[in-house]
Amino acid sequence: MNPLPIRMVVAAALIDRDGRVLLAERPAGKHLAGTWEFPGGKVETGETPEAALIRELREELGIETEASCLAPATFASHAYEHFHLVLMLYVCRKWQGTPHGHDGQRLRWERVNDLFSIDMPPADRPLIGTLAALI
Ligand SMILES: Nc1nc2c([nH]c(=O)n2[C@@H]2O[C@H](COP(=O)(O)OP(=O)(O)OP(=O)(O)O)[C@@H](O)[C@H]2O)c(=O)[nH]1
Repeated sequence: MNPLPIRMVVAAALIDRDGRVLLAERPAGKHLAGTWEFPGGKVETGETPEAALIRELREELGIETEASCLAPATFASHAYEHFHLVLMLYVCRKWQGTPHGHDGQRLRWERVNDLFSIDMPPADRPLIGTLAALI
């Protein structure tokens, strides 16, 4: 039996009109602080992944989207020291509003091929190749 608690997380690769992807910096004091992640967060009990992602994008970035704009892209299954992460990554090209880091986190738009050289969480690295092939 796997001894680690499972953490279900949803995240979005938001793609702008120039084909760039939005990354958010993980805040100081948090797990993997300073790395650049796809915006998202934990799925709460009883919540669908899509509802969780819509909620997280609203809370974190102040943007609105809907389930029909979230295309499942790929996922990661990664053992961190204290939990096992299942990270579901969606591609989203359509939303309302301009993303702002609502908790003060820095944001950056990057070309997908440049993600390989950015300090992202270890679980994310295997996702980049698949994402690059999709967009
Ligand atoms: N949103 C997001 N989280 C990721 C990515 N990659 C990755 O390993 N994670 C991990 O997935 C977890 C996301 O949970 P979270 O954002 O809700 O939780 P948190 O650590 O910020 O803190 P919290 O427990 O205070 O809410 C974190 O442990 C984070 O390190 C990613 O690309 N996006």
